[in-house]
Amino acid sequence: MRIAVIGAAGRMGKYLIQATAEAEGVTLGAAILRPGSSLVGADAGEIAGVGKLGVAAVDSIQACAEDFDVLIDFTPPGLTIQNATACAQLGKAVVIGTTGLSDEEKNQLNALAEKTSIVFAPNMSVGVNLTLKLLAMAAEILGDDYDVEIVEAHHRHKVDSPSGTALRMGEVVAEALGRDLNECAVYGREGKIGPRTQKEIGFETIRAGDVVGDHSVWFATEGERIEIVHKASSRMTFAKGAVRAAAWLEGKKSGLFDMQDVLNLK
Ligand SMILES: NC(=O)C1=CN([C@@H]2O[C@H](COP(=O)(O)OP(=O)(O)OC[C@H]3O[C@@H](n4cnc5c(N)ncnc54)[C@H](OP(=O)(O)O)[C@@H]3O)[C@@H](O)[C@H]2O)C=CC1
Ligand SMILES: O=C(O)C1=N[C@H](C(=O)O)C[C@H](O)C1
Repeated sequence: MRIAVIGAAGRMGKYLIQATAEAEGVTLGAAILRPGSSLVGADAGEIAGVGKLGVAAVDSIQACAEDFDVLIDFTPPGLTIQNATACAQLGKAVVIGTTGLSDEEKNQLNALAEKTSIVFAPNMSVGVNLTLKLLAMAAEILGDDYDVEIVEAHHRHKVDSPSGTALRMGEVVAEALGRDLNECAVYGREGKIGPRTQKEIGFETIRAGDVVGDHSVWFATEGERIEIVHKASSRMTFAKGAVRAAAWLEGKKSGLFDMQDVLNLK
């Protein structure tokens, strides 16, 4: 599979270029930058800080349409939808790591997945995807007597809250407990909030410094507390997962998948 990375100079973009260059069975076909970027024409490997790779960065999907089979996209939500629409028209597969999509944008991806194959996941790391399984198991065993609280911490540049991973963790726990997250989620408590209700699932957000991504899920009752914790220490773990997802899409004509499909965890 020939991979194109869009948002190539971004925090994730650079790791995605490196991970693609280092992976077996895939090649870097293209690197795409914001139109007008001063880096257009520069070597993708040099943008990523890994030395020349022989791929000159371009400023649009159309400019490299002949050079790739699957696009990896970690960009803002509105742009992600535009990119996925272009890929569906061109018959290209897409791996999407972008978080913070609205329900309407998620519906748009669902519709696009009838025309092309898409992996869409808020966290591409193996560790987080295993953690999702552990959370479902914990919630099923512990049941309603344990209060569930989800705490996430990320770097100061992150623009969405709670993180996509925290929300997915909430969805997994809510489903295992027979709840609808839309009805039981409580975000960022403040003021005279009164006692906790039994079935709420709380979310707390920390934004500080250069934290790559920490998630902690509490199951707490009278007398004990379990914490299931995942800490990412390098963005390379997300990049490797995204490249694995891109390779996994080979031969898949259409459909919306997530990392649980890629890792065979369903
Ligand atoms: N699923 C997962 O495993 C993970 C998901 N994420 C998610 O990925 C997303 C990106 O995160 P991160 O890399 O930290 O963010 P960055 O802001 O570093 O990267 C976003 C990239 O998108 C580019 N971009 C923005 N607007 C445009 C535009 N109009 N045209 C072309 N390119 C554009 C930016 O270009 P420029 O550099 O010119 O501004 C930048 O390169 C977030 O939603 C984050 O939550 C992050 C890590 C892991
Ligand atoms: O923005 C980030 O950095 C990250 N975003 C993802 C999320 O919102 O869950 C995944 C990871 O934790 C890093």
